[in-house]
Amino acid sequence: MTNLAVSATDLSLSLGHRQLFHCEHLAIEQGAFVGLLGGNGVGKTTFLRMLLGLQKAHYHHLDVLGKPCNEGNAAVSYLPQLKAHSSRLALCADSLFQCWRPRHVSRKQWQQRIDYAIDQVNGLSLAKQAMDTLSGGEYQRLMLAQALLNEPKLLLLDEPLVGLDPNRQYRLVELISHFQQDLGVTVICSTHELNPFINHFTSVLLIHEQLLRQGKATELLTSDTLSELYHCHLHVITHHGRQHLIAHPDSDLYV
Ligand SMILES: Nc1ncnc2c1ncn2[C@@H]1O[C@H](COP(=O)(O)OP(=O)(O)OP(=O)(O)O)[C@@H](O)[C@H]1O
Repeated sequence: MTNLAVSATDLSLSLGHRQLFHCEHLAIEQGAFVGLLGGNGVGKTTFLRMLLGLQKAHYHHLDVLGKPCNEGNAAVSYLPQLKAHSSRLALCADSLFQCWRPRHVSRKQWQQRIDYAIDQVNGLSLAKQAMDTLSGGEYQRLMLAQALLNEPKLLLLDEPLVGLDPNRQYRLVELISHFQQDLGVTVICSTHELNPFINHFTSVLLIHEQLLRQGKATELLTSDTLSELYHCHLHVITHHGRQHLIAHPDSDLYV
């Protein structure tokens, strides 16, 4: 039995004639909280879609939760990037989630899962409100509940903090951290909002100059590595025992 949530060798991801990145060797341990980082357009969303079996890639092998990736896997959940059109849903979450009941799960069991997932995101008061009337942050919490319905072992999150105020950003990260630490869910999270996550990631995937690189958070979340990744001066500082990222965008050293 493998203890890897994702493993790959000689992996290349392209769109049309454009190569997004190559990676010799990838091994994400089960239970990890992985930050997926890189500038705009480097291929983070495409990488997550590949793990869902929605995007073709070239590889020697690519397994997700011990199964070939192209077969798909019901134990993988996905929270897509919030885009303006995502919220045009007149249904409330409670009704919407009931539409997604798998055939092998009874109505009663499914309702229990819905109640549990909504409770986990503290969304009880929102679940009967039409989705298209929710604020961005409320909508995002319920979409996170949706991602929990199938009791995932691997949770793929694409910029989950977009549109959230600072307080809700930190609260959502605590919630995701709870799924990872207490429920043992492996989390891979693409984000440009580093501060709320920087003390939680256990490992990091960096996409830079068409290479996908993996390392421990302590090794890669450094001032030098992040400055090179985003082409601007960034400083990782420690304050009251916690790390913080500070930007100096007016510097002319990285252009
Ligand atoms: N269906 C498609 N056809 C052609 N090009 C695409 C397609 N989908 C995405 N791309 C391009 O592939 C590149 C990678 O896109 P992707 O959405 O994976 O980037 P990203 O790293 O998630 O970016 P961001 O941080 O801006 O969300 C982008 O340049 C994008 O324009």
